[in-house]
Amino acid sequence: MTDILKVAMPKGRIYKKAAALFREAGLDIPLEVDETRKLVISLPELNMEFILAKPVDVPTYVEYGAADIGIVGKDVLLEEDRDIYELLDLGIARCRMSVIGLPNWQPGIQQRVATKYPNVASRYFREQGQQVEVIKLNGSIELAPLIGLADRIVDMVETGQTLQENGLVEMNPIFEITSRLVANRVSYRMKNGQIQSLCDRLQQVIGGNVTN
Ligand SMILES: Nc1ncnc2c1ncn2[C@@H]1O[C@H](COP(=O)(O)OP(=O)(O)OP(=O)(O)O)[C@@H](O)[C@H]1O
Ligand SMILES: O=P(O)(O)OC[C@H]1O[C@H](OP(=O)(O)OP(=O)(O)O)[C@H](O)[C@@H]1O
Repeated sequence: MTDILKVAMPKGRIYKKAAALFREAGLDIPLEVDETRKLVISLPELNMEFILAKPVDVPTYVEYGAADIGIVGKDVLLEEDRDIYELLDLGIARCRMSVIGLPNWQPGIQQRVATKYPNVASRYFREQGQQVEVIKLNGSIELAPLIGLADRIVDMVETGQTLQENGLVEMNPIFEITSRLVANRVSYRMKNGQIQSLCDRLQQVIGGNVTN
């Protein structure tokens, strides 16, 4: 009898895409969880337990071993810098992290950048040799340049609709984002058979499934 494999799943926009992938790989997990307040889904027939976490917290659960593996956006991994293994690019929830501003933006003496990703933004501007003050926000980032909190923002662009509706322009794409399968370092050794077999099944599905 093998141990239960605990999987941290991000609630919200990634969940459904990740669940669809698991189902294609033959693991019959629920496709929708929006209706439920239940945070742990046990699937004894698969020897698995799914934990529904806030996306940004997934690496924390995995690093501490509360979950053996998890699914999380590359944006969160780059921001959080946790001591975990990145096993697989799942190719889902594709978007990009970009520098965004008003169309008439000119570099001023004091430059401010608002973002949900202060570590990523600070690193990027340091590498560019630009001195900026980074301001952390938790959502509606596009508001910042519109109302004069910041000159520019670093945020996610997917369809471009948010930028368009707020009269903003994408100035510099920084990197492409997709969701990744990550693992706790100890679990990866202790539950290697289970994790590897899941990776193989997912790999077979994403082999022929490149878009989100
Ligand atoms: N348009 C998008 N905007 C932001 N993130 C996106 C987008 N498309 C895909 N993603 C990916 O989805 C992940 C989760 O998105 P987000 O942080 O907005 O959480 P959420 O699904 O809205 O849930 P919550 O608001 O509870 O944190 C991001 O970390 C990113 O990898
Ligand atoms: O290019 P688009 O398709 O318009 O997607 C990009 C938008 O989606 C995200 O916001 P989210 O919906 O997570 O809301 P938030 O403002 O709470 O971060 C992101 O922060 C952008 O604002």
